[in-house]
Amino acid sequence: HKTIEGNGYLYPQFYDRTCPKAQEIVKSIIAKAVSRDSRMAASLLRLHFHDCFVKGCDASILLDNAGSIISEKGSNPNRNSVRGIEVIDEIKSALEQACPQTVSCADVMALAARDSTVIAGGPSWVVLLGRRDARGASLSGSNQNIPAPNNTFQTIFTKFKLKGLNIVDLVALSGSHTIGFSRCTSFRQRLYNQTGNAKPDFTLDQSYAAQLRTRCPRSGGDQNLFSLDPVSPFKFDNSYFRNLLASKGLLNSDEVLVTKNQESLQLVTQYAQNNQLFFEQFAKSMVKMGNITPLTGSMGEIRKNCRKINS
Ligand code: HEM
Ligand SMILES: [Ca+2]
Ligand SMILES: [Ca+2]
Repeated sequence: HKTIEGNGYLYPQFYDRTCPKAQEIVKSIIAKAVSRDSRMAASLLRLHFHDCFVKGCDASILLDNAGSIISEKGSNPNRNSVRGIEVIDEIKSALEQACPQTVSCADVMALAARDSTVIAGGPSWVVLLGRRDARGASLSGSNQNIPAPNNTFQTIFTKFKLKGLNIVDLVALSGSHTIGFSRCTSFRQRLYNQTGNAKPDFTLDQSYAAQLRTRCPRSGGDQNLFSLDPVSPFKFDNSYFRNLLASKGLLNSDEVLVTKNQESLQLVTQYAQNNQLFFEQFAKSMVKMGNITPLTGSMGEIRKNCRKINS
């Protein structure tokens, strides 16, 4: 049974014979996409995370509404927020030209996350391959399993543990917020009414908070964008961790890493001091995240179009 269903293992050489140019194709389209839109690296990194936390890294996030499928794109974490799907489409169509029905959409996202990190100046790692694509999506899983920015430290940590990830992974992977942007709506509560008593979050640097309020008012401006790391929003570095120690983490979920748990505070401090240590751990944790319950062997399928299941 196991051999028919696949042994569950991914390996780097999976496409070496069947699509030797696969990695080259992905990399060149990512380079083009990021040169058009420098935020794209961040958006593609996040896409892989939002896929892997829902039913595993199986490209469930890419499916559009159709028949009995209710797209994950409409979930709270994804709606008006998830980006980069057109780039995955562009890569997939180039791959279909080169090697029809060979490279899964789930693997494309894993490669895109790595290449995006590298292009932004972050670490590289060897991407394990051989994931297959789901024949369904889970809107409820997307709403429940992906941590929300106003979740408590415990809730966020529990959501990571449910995916087999530990506190080291949580802190290192949160370092992704060294690039990319957040909408006002994702952190407004901190600026005006943190605990329901009409007071701001006093663990947020008050001059930074005042600056944020100018473009993130009490009401309106929901979609206004703010860099998660204002020091170097397009550079993948450890500046995110230094911001946290200066009480300048943008999201509540960033801030709790330094205020609610000793072990995570210690990790933040280490990564703030040692970029190399952060890079090495980030790479390891990305491989671990990419290994969340993949479909392998004859499970699932290789989609022709990442937005829909094969008919
Ligand atoms: C620890 C729990 C996490 C929470 C609560 C969280 C939450 C968020 C939120 C609220 C945003 C802004 C979305 C918006 O307003 O449109 C965001 C952006 C982002 N997140 Fe996270 N995140 C977490 C972990 C991660 C992880 C593990 C990764 C990647 C491995 C990641 C990568 C990103 C990136 C790169 C962006 C910027 C995306 C862009 O500019 O398009 N996040 N995150
Ligand atoms: Ca998924
Ligand atoms: Ca940065």
